Amino acid sequence: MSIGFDYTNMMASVLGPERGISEAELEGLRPRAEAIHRDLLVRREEGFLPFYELPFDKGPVDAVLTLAGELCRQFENVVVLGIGGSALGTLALFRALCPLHHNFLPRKERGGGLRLFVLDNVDPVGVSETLDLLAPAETVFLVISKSGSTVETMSQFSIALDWVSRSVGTSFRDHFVLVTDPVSGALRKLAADEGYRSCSIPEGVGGRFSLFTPVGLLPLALAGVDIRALLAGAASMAERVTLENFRENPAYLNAALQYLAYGKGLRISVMMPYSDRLRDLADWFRQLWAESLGKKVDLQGNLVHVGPTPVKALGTTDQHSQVQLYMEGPFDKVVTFLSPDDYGCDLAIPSLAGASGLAYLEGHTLAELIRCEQQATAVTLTQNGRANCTLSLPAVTPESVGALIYMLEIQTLFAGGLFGVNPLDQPGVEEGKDFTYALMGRPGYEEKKEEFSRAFQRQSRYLL
Ligand SMILES: O=P(O)(O)OC[C@H]1O[C@H](O)[C@H](O)[C@@H](O)[C@@H]1O
Repeated sequence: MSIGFDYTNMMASVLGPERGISEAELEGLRPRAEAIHRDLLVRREEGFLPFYELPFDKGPVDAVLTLAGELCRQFENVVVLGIGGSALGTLALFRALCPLHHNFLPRKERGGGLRLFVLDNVDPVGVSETLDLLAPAETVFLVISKSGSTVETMSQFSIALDWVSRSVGTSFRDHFVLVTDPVSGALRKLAADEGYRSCSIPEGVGGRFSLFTPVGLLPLALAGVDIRALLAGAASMAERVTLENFRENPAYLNAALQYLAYGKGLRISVMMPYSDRLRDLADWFRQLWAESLGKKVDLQGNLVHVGPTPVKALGTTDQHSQVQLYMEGPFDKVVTFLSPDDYGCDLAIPSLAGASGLAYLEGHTLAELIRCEQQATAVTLTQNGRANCTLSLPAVTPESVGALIYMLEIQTLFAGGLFGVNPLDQPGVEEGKDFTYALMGRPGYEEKKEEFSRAFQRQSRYLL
């Protein structure tokens, strides 16, 4: 599966030396790039980076498809209860690979797939409105949590359990599948003790790298997505993203460019799909880039406070919103366009009778228009000295998005090496959870609650 990568508009030959990247700067990274590559190889061989192997592991896929077949025979709706890495990949690929009106189509036209809903927040309005749409007897919930203890997911689970039990009685367990760590955590214990159906997230695969495990594969298979094709796409990328020469490896090269751009003050990394189907991929990538690279300390324990800030934009929509800032605001961004060569369908623009000055549109199509707008934005950004690059997919298919996701995962891992941080942890997120536990009365957090009260009293409040 070929993904195109055009990074000309990031180079010094186009942007000038201040914000553009020179050949010499790229070449200067070669020794570090080779060291990071060797380190990744060793860690992969030692089994510490199991997500590399996911596209090739047929066993879990067969198990997911068998379970999906069973559930499809029993239910009409599937609801994912999960957050962060347990939800964003599913949301992104559901949007990319199923039509917008999927949930409104008759079953046959969904390829036999279920209606899919993802609850990734604890806003009572969102949760109750979603449940109001569904009949408990026809609904299966996938409770997805690597840790098995995430407060949002566990709260949703309790509510869904109660909602289902009140309607179907003692058979309520059949309406839940727990997707969690193979050995540890509250969900795994519950699956063992109470006999819930369950799937395992392989050890060593963190949430934001888990799309190719049952975390993403099960809900997507239930919605009718061809998950074998998705994994085949990822596998087709594997050879290129493991090449030692970082100039020939698109994942390493993009990480290197982003890293060098960051060093020149371009600290905001905008992902801008020119495609409605790819729009939520930028949400998935935002978590991957932010949690993996945003760190207080480096691998040696030095205080560094490092990490590019990922931003989501959508073409053409954000040309009429954020692009003004990108063109004229601070020189602190790299824009990465995602662009399909083939949109899969097209609409001709007919003549608009009576409208003067619009005749030029007649005979063109929307695919032409969106493509022209992406190219026009790229060229204008470049003329304004703004770094940008384009990742292009032949079309939005399971194979192409599988390949893109795998590439971006390896890119993130390699970028962790360049920034000198651990891309697989998220200590800052854990820290922030403690006050929530304290406020919700979790035993052992009493001191944290007092600390919270003191800090809260210091905040000033304005009544408007
Ligand atoms: O899958 P879970 O263990 O429930 O975690 C869900 C999410 O929450 C955590 O706070 C982490 O920051 C994320 O990396 C993770 O994806």
